[in-house]
Amino acid sequence: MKKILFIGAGSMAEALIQGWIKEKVFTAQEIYVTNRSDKERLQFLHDTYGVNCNFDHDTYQQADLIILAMKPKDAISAMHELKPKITGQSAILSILAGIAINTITEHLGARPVARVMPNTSATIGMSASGIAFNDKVTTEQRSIFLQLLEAVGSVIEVDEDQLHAVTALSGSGPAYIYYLMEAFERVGTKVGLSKDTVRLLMTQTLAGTAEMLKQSVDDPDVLRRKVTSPGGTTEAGIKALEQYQFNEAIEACIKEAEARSRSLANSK
Ligand SMILES: NC(=O)C1=CN([C@@H]2O[C@H](COP(=O)(O)OP(=O)(O)OC[C@H]3O[C@@H](n4cnc5c(N)ncnc54)[C@H](OP(=O)(O)O)[C@@H]3O)[C@@H](O)[C@H]2O)C=CC1
Ligand SMILES: O=C(O)[C@@H]1CCC=N1
Repeated sequence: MKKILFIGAGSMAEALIQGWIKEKVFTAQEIYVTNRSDKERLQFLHDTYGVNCNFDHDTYQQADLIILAMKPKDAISAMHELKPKITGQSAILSILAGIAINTITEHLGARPVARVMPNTSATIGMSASGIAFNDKVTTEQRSIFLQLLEAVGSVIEVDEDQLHAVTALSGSGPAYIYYLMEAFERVGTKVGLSKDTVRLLMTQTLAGTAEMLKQSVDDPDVLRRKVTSPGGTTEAGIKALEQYQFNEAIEACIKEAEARSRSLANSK
């Protein structure tokens, strides 16, 4: 039996726990979860998924895989607390935004580390994750790490530095889409539809559009032109987006998020 230890019990830990249990990657009995102080949260995770939230120090030493899942600002103190508890050669999977692999090995010693940027859609097996490894990761461990992320969606290996861009795009990406949906719902009701109707229409539109992009050989601009009849409704809508500087807004959004990822290592 494996021992998978989560340090941090927040939204992203829950998304992975849910995804891995659902996909039968690990059983609940193989998963151990701890946090800083929120006992109710641990009780909730135990009651909901059956994972272990009460365990002794041996678990730290026996863990096959330790997952760093606290906020970046808490990472240094969490690793400081963790270091004396782990003596074995446990591998590390870090989902911390912005924190370099070198920072992790500085604090936890030289050991295999996979730095991953998943997203919350791991909950339903639909994460888009980026991953980078240090040179302590063996070929066998590398394929195990990839399998873990494939079990909860798709995964692509990138240079470690590119993880900042991955974070800005697909790590934060679900929030941008939820924000867009909030706007569709708000405006949809202003033009006469119920919120439920807007939700139904636009979730299917998002899913259909994503599937078209996956299946088609055409670039998005070609597909967009097929929707845009001259003098029609789409043209009118896109003109308004351009007028309100849609492209500039998206560029600022991704660049700001990428820059924030780079500065998170120093965040308080
Ligand atoms: N949310 C997302 O969409 C994504 C998040 N990430 C990354 O995942 C990480 C976690 O994010 P998220 O789940 O949203 O964060 P949350 O704030 O939801 O959870 C953070 C968890 O860390 C725990 N924690 C804090 N300090 C310590 C400590 N010293 N020892 C043990 N546990 C500690 C907290 O415990 P307590 O509540 O008791 O303080 C809490 O359980 C972040 O680094 C983030 O960058 C990556 C991809 C997507
Ligand atoms: O907002 C954050 O910092 C984290 C990283 C990607 C998604 N959530």
